[in-house]
Amino acid sequence: MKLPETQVAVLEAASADDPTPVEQIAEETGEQVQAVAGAAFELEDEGLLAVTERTETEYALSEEGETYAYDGLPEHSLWVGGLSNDAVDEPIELGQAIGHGGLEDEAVEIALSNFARKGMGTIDSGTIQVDPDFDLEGDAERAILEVLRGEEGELDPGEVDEDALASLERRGLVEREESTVREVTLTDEGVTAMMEGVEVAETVGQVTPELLTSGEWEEVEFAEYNVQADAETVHGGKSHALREMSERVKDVLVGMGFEEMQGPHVDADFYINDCLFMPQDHPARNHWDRFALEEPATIGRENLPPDLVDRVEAAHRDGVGPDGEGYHSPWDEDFARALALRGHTTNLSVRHLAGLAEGDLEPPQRYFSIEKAYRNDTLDATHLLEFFQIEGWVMAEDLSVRDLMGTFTEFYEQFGITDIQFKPHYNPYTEPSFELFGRHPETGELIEIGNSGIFRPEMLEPLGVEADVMAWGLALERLFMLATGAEDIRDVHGTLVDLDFLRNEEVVY
Ligand SMILES: N[C@@H](Cc1ccccc1)C(=O)O
Repeated sequence: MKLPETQVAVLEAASADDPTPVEQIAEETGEQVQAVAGAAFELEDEGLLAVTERTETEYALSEEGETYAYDGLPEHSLWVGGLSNDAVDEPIELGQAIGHGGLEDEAVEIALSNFARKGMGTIDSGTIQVDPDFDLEGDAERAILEVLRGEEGELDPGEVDEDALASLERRGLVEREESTVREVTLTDEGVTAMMEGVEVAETVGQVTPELLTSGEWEEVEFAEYNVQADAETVHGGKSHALREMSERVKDVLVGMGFEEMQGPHVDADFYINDCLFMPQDHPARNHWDRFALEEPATIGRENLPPDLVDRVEAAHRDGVGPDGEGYHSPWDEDFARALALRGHTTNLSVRHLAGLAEGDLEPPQRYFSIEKAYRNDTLDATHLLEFFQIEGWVMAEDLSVRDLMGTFTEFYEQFGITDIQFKPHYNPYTEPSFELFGRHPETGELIEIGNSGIFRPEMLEPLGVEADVMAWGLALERLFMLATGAEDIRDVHGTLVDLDFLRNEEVVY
């Protein structure tokens, strides 16, 4: 007969005459108790083994019981203390007996009640008369405590005084513990099998079609799984940490009452710059940091709304209002029609402000976008050629710098960022303007996290907006760095990403 290894070991360790506890077999065979029990039940199914269960009761001293087992029971101490020096049958002061007996605190109470219960003498109006014939040695409670105190502290169930044991349990000196003991005995069939010879079946790691069709699977032993063994890490797909950050930002902004705006990545300079009251000779406009388009390089004249073009041109030349200044410099519509990858997402704000204004814009309004902006920067730990800008604006009557700062404080707090600083700045399209800085949690350095301000009338009037508008562009990557402690943005996106970082980065906000 072929059987799994553990079953063979159990059969060999079992006997036909004496029931053997499973624990003992485990110890002899070096198997786990669980494995031996499992094998025993399988062998029982095969009829080779009988498994019996019985409850075993064990007694042990409690902490208090242990003290009395060594120092004597309090009532015994009282009895000894109550023995008068002179005449054995004379009562003595109770206080004296307690003192002699070395009894203190709650032991006094315990001694008195048990002294009375066991009839060790009489206590009467402050005096105690011990019964000199009381047999301390013969006290069954004491005998039990002493057995349990010993090295082989096992009570022999046949010999033990049941009442005394029950009393000790009630007194909390002895604790009872019950356990189930499983024992195995070889059946006649088992004995026969052993005599005929039992072999260990080979171990199989995987079920194969052959094993199944041949029926051999019934004979073989399947290898056990070691669920604790190291396994190769499998990296499942997950959304990019920056994407998760962006989703979180969206949730926060929507929670703050903002609606999302979308718009073109490639746009006319008109929307990227001119509508923002950026002078056409502004360095950033023909600077190398702008990604111009080769084909098509411009859009047709018909693609820009003529009224808007006229109003923007007038603002550039002469400013707005009766005291308007403007730039008094030439303004060329062809220049405004040049196409480029947007260097900021403020073109979206412009388009939305202009479009909404046409539809009779009523404050308050709140809009945001989290979209890519493109700049021909020099790559370093904090700059990429493209980045995600968190653009946003609020239109309302009478906005102040306080509103702007309050909005940022509320926004960054959601990401646990409380140390933000504002630095006065200059943008052609906002007045006042502020750059925002945050402290990097790892390096402690202040890093720029955004730019903001209140749009100038020179920008808003041509768009047809009458209320105040505060606006900003924040870098998602910089927020990410502050929130996660990432030190180099190139680890996070671009061509040099650190896959390990991204795999292991749990973005917790
Ligand atoms: N466009 C600005 C951000 C900004 C938007 C709106 C108002 C003020 C500032 C930038 O890219 O830095």
